[in-house]
Amino acid sequence: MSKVLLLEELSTHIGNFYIKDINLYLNEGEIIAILGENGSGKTTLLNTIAGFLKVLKGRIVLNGVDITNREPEERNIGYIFQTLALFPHLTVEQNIKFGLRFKKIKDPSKRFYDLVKFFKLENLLGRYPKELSGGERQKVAIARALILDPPLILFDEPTSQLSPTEKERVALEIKEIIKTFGKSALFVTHSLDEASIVGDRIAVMSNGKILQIGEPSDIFFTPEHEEVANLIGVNVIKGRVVEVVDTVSKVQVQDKFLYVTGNYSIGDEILVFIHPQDITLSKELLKSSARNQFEGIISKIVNKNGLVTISLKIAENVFLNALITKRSFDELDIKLGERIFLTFKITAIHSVKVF
Ligand SMILES: Nc1ncnc2c1ncn2[C@@H]1O[C@H](COP(=O)(O)OP(=O)(O)OP(=O)(O)O)[C@@H](O)[C@H]1O
Repeated sequence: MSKVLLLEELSTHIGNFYIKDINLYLNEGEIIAILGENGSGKTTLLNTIAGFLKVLKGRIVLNGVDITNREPEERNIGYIFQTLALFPHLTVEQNIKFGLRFKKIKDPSKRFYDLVKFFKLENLLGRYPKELSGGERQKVAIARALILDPPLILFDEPTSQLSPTEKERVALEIKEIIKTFGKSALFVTHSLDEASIVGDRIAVMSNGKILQIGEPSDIFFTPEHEEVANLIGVNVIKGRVVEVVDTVSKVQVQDKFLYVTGNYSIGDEILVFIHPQDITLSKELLKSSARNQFEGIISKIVNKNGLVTISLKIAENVFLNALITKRSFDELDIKLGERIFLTFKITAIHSVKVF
């Protein structure tokens, strides 16, 4: 598969914030969602690829050509800004055609009318941005990028100003547009839901670094870093291997022990990841083959969408979240401050060694 974009050891800075040694490839036709908390460097990374920031080290290669030191207008990269950045004094038609002043493309009129038809903008061509709805403005911004036929489009949180129900619909629409027009894209978001909907792969960013890249299910089921687990709502606890029998390791977490599978040695420090929905709660100790059972004190209860997240303190400063349905919660009849047993299977745990 040919690679549209290649980032090699890419490093840059804005003020005293640094992007460090980013390595990433984007296949033709692929969308990578860049997921990270506020301030993790997502926009800075897009700005560097677009050419608005100088590169300190490393290379940016677009379709086999090194564009690291090219001016932004010489890169042929589409950029949909968070604010959309339409020109307020230009009509929809003038906005869409704006880039044609700087770049020659084949048959611009046909391209313009094909895009107008695709985005159903026929009746809006004479309007100004302030006379459009948010969704219409977004279509104009995407059409303005697409008219120049860039192989790569960068989206910076394009749904951030929409309502939660609109977000999902628009994210799906953007995915469809990218695939229909045969483009490749980087799509910045801080929502895991959105990243999983749009991204063929997800790159998780934290503090100027890409921590992990993988298909959405890889990120979700096999996180490799504490920050990734925190971002996707997976429990993570740190412990030390104190005993190994075949592939089962006994891990000490303060005065508690749990069992994980994996190739570990005594003394290894490991991170243990447990999905909240894999934890079973019970008032009695279960006679279960699952080897991980703890007693916990209920420290927080949060209701959301018919599901209840229950935070349980299992040791000093060690908390695990369990996720159960509201119905199960009512049946359990539990309250803040009470003690409860939590159980999870060895097979439900993912773990990695800390280096
Ligand atoms: N012009 C600037 N001068 C100095 N520091 C800046 C500038 N722009 C951004 N930063 C800093 O760089 C860091 C990364 O910002 P960036 O906008 O890339 O994050 P982000 O992941 O896109 O965040 P968000 O999700 O909030 O948009 C932040 O700490 C920010 O304060």
